[in-house]
Amino acid sequence: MHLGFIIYAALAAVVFRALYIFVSSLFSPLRSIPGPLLARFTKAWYFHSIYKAHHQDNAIALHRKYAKPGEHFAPIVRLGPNMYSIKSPDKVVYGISSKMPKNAWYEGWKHPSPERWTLFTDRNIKRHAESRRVYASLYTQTALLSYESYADECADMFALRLRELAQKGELVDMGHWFQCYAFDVISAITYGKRFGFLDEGRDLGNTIRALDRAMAYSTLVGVYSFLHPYLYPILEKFPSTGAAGRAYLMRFASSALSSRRSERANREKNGEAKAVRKEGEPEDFVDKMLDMQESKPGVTDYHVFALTMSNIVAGADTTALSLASVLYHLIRTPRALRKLREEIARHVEEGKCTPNRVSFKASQEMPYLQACIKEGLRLHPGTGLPLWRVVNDGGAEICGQYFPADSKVGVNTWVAHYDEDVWGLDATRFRPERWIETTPERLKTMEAHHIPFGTGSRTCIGRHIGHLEMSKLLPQLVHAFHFALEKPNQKWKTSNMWFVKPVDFNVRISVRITTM
Ligand code: HEM
Repeated sequence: MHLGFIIYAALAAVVFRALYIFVSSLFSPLRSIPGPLLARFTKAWYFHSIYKAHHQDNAIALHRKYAKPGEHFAPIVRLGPNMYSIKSPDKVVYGISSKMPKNAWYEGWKHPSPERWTLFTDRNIKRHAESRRVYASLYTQTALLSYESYADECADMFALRLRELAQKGELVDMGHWFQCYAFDVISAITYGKRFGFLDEGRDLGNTIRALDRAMAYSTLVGVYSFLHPYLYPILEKFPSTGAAGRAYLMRFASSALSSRRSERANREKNGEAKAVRKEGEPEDFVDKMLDMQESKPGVTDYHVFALTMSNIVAGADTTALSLASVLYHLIRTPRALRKLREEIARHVEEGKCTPNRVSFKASQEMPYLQACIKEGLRLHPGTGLPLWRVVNDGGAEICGQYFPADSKVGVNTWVAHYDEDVWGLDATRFRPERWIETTPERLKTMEAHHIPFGTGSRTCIGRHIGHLEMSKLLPQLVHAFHFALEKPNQKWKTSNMWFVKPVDFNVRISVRITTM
C-alpha cells in the first residue's frame, strides 16, 4: 500500500514534469528558435550528440541547416530545452564587463564540494574576478620570459626523440608525442621538472589516460550536473573511472606541493634562499605562488593548489592538440609548408634564429608562422562544446533575439570558426594568407570571431604560454623534419570530449636538415 503510493506519486511527478515541459515549449517566447524536435523537450539529444564525440560537426550542421535564404549560418539554434547555440561571441554574453556566469555544466569539472572551486569552473563571478587578479601576474607576456628555457629544454628532448623515431622508420603517432611534449613543458613550468613523458616516450603513471577518463566523465555528467554529487563519491572509488582520474591528479598536485613546502622550510632553517632554484635558473609557478603567498594577504593554500591543477588540466592537452592541428594542416597543404620553411630559412640566414633554437621574440617576427598558427587554431580549435553562460535577471538581447533570465546560451568555437558569413566560401580551407592579405576592417571582423582561447572575462589565462610553446616548437620541427601522413587521402579522426583530440595522426618522419 505504502509502496504503491510512492510509485503513483513518482509517476504523477514524471507526468506533471513532462506536461510542464510540453506546455512551456508551446508558450515559450523562444519557441520559434529552430532545432531538432527532441531538443525542445529533453536534453537527451544534446547528451547523445556529445556522447558520440563529434558534437562540433552536429553543431555546424544545425547552424547550416536552419540558415535563412541569404545567410550561410542561422544565428541561433536550439540544442535542448532552454539551451541555445549562438553563432558568434556576442558582447552582451562574453564582453569583458558581462556578468553572465558559466552554467551548471562546469560543475562536473570540479570536486562536488562548493569550497573546491577552480578558476575554470568557478560560477561565482566575484570570487572568480578576485582569484583571476591573484593569478594574472604569473601569466603575462613578461612572465613568459622566465618560462622560455623550460620550453627549450623540452623542445630539444622532443627533437632528439623524433630523430630516433626517424631512424627507425616506423609510424609515429604525433598526437601522442605532442601530448608528451605539452605535458612535460607544463609540468616543468609549474613544478620545475618534467613529468618525464618525453624521456620515456610513454604516459607515465597513466596520467594522460586518467585525465582522458576524467574529461569524459566531466563532459557527460555536466549535462545532468545534479547527478555529480551522488556519482562522484561512488565512482572515485573505482580506479578505471574518470572520477578516479581526477582524484589521481589531485593527489599528484598535493604531494608535489607539500614536498616543495618542506624543501623551502628546510632551506629557510639552514639560512638559505627559500626558492629551490640556483642563481640564474628560471622560477617555476610553484615558487612564484609560494613567494606571493608570503608577501600578499589573501593568497591561500587553496589558491596555490587550484592553480597548479588548472595548469595541467587546462594547459597540456589544449596545447598538444593545437600543435597537432597546425602541423596536420601544414602537411596537407604543401604550398603553405613550403612558404613557412622559406620564412624560417630566411630568418636563419639573417641570423635572427638558429635551426634548433627560435626565441619567442624571433617567432613573433615571423608573420607567416603566426598566420599558420592562427589558421590551424581556426580550423581545429581546442574546445568543441558551447562555452555556456546563463542569462541574468531581466533577460538580454543576444544576436537580435530577446532571451529571458535563466536561458542558457553559448557559442561553440567551431561554429564561430566555420561560419561562411564571416570567413567566406573558403571557410573550410587552410589558407594562412587570409590573415595577411586582407583589409584592416576585414581583419577586425575575423579577429572578433577567432576565439580558440575563448573570449571576455573567462578568456584563457594561459594563452601566452600556449603561444610560446607553439611558436617555438613548430619552426624547429618543420625545418628539421619531413612528415608524411599514413593516410594522405583521408581526413584524420578526432574525438570531442570538450577537447577535440586527434586519434590517428600517424606519420612517417625523415630528417630534412641535420642540425645537431
Ligand atoms: C593552445 C592552447 C590552449 C587553448 C586552445 C586553450 C583554450 C581555452 C579556452 C577556449 C578557454 C575558455 C573556456 C570557457 O570559456 O569555458 C580557456 C580557459 C582557460 N585556460 Fe586555456 N587554452 C590553452 C592553453 C592553456 C594553458 C597553457 C593554460 C595554463 C598554463 C591554460 C589555462 C586555462 C585556464 C585556467 C582557463 C580558465 C580561465 C578562467 O575561467 O578565468 N590554457 N582555455
